[in-house]
Amino acid sequence: MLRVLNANKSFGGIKAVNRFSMDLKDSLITGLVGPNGSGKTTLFHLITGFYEPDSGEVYFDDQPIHGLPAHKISQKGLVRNFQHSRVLPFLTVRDNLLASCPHQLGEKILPVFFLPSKIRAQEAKNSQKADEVLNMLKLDHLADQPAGRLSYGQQKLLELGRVLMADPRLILLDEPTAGVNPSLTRQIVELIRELTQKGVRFFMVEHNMPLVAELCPRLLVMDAGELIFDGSPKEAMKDPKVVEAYLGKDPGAARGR
Ligand SMILES: Nc1ncnc2c1ncn2[C@@H]1O[C@H](COP(=O)(O)OP(=O)(O)OP(=O)(O)O)[C@@H](O)[C@H]1O
Repeated sequence: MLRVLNANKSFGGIKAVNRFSMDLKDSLITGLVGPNGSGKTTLFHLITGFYEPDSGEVYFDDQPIHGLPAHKISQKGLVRNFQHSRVLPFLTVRDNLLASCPHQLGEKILPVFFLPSKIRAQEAKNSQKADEVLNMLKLDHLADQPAGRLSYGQQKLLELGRVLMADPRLILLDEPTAGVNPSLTRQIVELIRELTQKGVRFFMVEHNMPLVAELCPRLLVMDAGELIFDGSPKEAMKDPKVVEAYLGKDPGAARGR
């Protein structure tokens, strides 16, 4: 589904992503972990068109997407959230969802005059979709509240809802449960599982290892911009390269500190 071939991205002398290749194939939920600064967010930026790779290729459903702008990539069904929530605090929860709908005819001048019935039909469809997403998020009762009044965890949930409005097939999630309380974390986990049943695939950065072990049958580990491990979370815990990336060359000494 998503393939990255020998991708590179440097900032000055820092190789943030270094000769990185991976193939998600049809994995339902793939985790991505690595120490701070190992290049996870930069890789997400490269895949979703927020950065152009210095070199290398990215394919989604066998179509090249490297070099495409972010909105073109999301139109193909590859959509992401952000590490820090980007909900629009003064808009209501429902309007946050509606504002995320792609290709809104009503935003253009000519269709407003010449295609009013088409615009009405599209608005009705978007509104129905927003209702479905509100229901999935269990945020129906807060639909008319300004998003800024939601708790941090609810805002992260709404952020995921905004992603869902684009009818994604693959979602890149950057720390979806960071800073979220345990019961909302459970809700996000259940939502991710429910969405996989509907055919949505996930590639997610998550620092909470027990959660990664629970959710992700497959785990990729990055260190210094490179892919150093691809396998199950259980195997990762025992892999010498992974242990070294997290604890340094002398894990015994590091544990003792
Ligand atoms: N826009 C930028 N300009 C300069 N350096 C950058 C930029 N973005 C990232 N870097 C550097 O690239 C490296 C990889 O950063 P990145 O944010 O991708 O890592 P990360 O694994 O997502 O880290 P974290 O887990 O802390 O979010 C780091 O050394 C970082 O300082």
